[in-house]
Amino acid sequence: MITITDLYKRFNREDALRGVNLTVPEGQVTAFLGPNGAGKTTTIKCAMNLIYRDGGEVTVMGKDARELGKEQWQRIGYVSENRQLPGWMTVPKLMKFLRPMYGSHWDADFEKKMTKSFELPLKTTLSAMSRGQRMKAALLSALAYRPQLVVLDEPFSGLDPLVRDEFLTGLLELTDAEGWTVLISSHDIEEVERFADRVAIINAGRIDLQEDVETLRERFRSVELWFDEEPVLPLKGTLPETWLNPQVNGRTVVFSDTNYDEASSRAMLARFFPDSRRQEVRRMTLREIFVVLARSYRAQAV
Ligand SMILES: Nc1ncnc2c1ncn2[C@@H]1O[C@H](COP(=O)(O)OP(=O)(O)OP(=O)(O)O)[C@@H](O)[C@H]1O
Repeated sequence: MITITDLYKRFNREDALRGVNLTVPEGQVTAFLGPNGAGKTTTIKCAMNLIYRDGGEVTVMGKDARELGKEQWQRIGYVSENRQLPGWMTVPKLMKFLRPMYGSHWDADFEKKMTKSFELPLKTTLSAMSRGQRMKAALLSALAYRPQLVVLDEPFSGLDPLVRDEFLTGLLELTDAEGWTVLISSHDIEEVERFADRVAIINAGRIDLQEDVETLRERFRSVELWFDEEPVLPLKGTLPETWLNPQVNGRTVVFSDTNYDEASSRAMLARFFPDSRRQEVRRMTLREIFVVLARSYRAQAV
């Protein structure tokens, strides 16, 4: 539903995006993750045609992002933390204002249901609402017309844990029922992990990986090895490149295997650490995988 090829974006002669290649497949939820300043918002803004791009191709719903028109916008729900809402309006006024723009796409029942479950005040103007309430109003205004493509840039900021949970559960039900395509950038990885089919990780303006969450979790393992005496790590560069952040902690060695395969990984452990008396290999959460990758990005940048 979104295809981005070799996307470049420069701000003040600094490259923010340096050849982004990203695919958001139809009917799937893609989590867009990356450290602060990696380029998530910039990529999304290029896809939503909110800023000019300096190079590359961006196709959204089969159209060049620069040519998105009313027909596409009626089917795209975009929410970002900084999206401006008319502060003088109340939620019912905002809904009344937006409804005609979406014609038959607008789902009044759905709008009512969401307004109720978000517990949005009906008489307060948007400018007098809390950040979380404004975020909920923004979500409401982007989802009430049941868009086919939902693009959420940090949608959870300002939402309390209960509302996040309700919002996610609602989104989950909807994506299951409607087959929506969702691109969601967030630092709340535990939340996103609950419903993401795919994950794309961006670092320093380039996509580092994009794959199914399950495939990613299948190939990452946290490895801990115990020794009778404090071990010495083999020289840098001699361990497999797929073992990230190897460290000695007292009498243990810990690292993350990014390409785990039961038989070959066990054989490599025996080869590099023949003295280890105990080995623990466990699956990692998406959050743990992200932290390990982010740490290695930081180490590479030094
Ligand atoms: N309007 C702008 N002017 C100058 N530089 C910008 C502008 N917008 C973004 N940048 C720079 O582009 C880079 C990517 O920023 P971007 O906001 O896309 O990152 P992000 O991954 O969304 O980060 P975060 O997780 O912190 O929101 C950063 O170095 C940022 O400073």
